[in-house]
Amino acid sequence: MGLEEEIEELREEIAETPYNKATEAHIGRLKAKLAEKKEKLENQSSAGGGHGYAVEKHGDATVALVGFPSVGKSTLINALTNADSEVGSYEFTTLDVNPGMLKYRGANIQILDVPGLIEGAAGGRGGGKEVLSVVRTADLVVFMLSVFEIEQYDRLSEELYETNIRIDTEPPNINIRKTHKDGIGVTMSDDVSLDEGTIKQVLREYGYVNAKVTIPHDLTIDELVDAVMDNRVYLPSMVAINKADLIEKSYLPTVKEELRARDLDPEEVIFISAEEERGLDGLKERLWEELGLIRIYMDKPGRGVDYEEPLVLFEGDTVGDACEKIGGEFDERFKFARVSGPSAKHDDQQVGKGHELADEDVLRIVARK
Ligand SMILES: Nc1nc2c(ncn2[C@@H]2O[C@H](COP(=O)(O)OP(=O)(O)OP(=O)(O)O)[C@@H](O)[C@H]2O)c(=O)[nH]1
Repeated sequence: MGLEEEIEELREEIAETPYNKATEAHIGRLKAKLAEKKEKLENQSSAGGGHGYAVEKHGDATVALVGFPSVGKSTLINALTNADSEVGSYEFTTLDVNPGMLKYRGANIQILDVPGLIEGAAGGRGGGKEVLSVVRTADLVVFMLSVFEIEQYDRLSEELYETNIRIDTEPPNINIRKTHKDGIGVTMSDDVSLDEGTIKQVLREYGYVNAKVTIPHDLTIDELVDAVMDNRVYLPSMVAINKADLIEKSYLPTVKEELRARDLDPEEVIFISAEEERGLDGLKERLWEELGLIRIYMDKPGRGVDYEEPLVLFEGDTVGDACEKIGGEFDERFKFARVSGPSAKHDDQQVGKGHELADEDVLRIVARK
């Protein structure tokens, strides 16, 4: 029996087994097996002549645009990136990725049109790795839907899930430490609903014989398998609904209904018309927010504060991260920094590398001579 048939059989068995306490450990073992076989298949199919999308990270942040063919991805990328932005030179190993650089508030935001989703990429036919390698570089996933086909969201999120991408969720916080004896020991908080037997079963399936496992919060079997596999990518997402120019106002409630049915908040999604270039300011603003970008104006010795080309970082980044991004000598010769603006207690506050920066801070780095 080939791997694909084995995967199919496991899927069927999981679907046919009713879930209850008596079957939980068995299902856990099946799911662990399935995840393992899927990974094997992916490795197999990308080993022979796989033309991985070696997407290089350019710019300050990267957005993966996922959507069905013809929802308007290319139109949007062109609309976002033509007028006031430069398109950099890219070294993609394939022409299938359609990259664009959006310039917004001094930041360079790379937008990648993710190919291959929806062509069964995740179904183990060899494209999964490539999709994953594109999305892995991203800081945010934007689902692009057509206003008449909100149900496309289901397929898209399913495909991302199948390619080991987890959307809008935190990685399970479990700790596994291999030991030399005493089998598998599980320490878990009271709210964990999985049986200890299930947890052990999943771990054994992955070859653990002796280990200490700590589980500090409740989780599902799938989340447990994710944690053990340790190759999942966790990303935030947002939804853009295109072709809004095509609907009458009276159709809007239907769209909202469709969104709510998928647990999507109609107030949170962005309606746009890529073709007519409408709603794009709102979209850019939301990209900025969802990415959590901040602008740092560098005060350069002898040249004053540069408000034109800010250093763009992520929320939570520190002076140390700023040094690292600027690179080179600053990092090594760092003495202290002076910060003015939202994160500072007072103007020119003296801070170290651990100081957390905020949007529109002015930063001067004092380096050793
Ligand atoms: N009415 C309307 N048509 C649009 C809009 N955006 C895109 N289109 C049209 O939809 C068609 C598909 O647009 P593309 O940008 O090529 O779509 P795509 O998602 O890049 O498609 P693939 O390259 O097949 O993945 C084109 O005919 C566009 O002119 C929009 O906002 N409103």
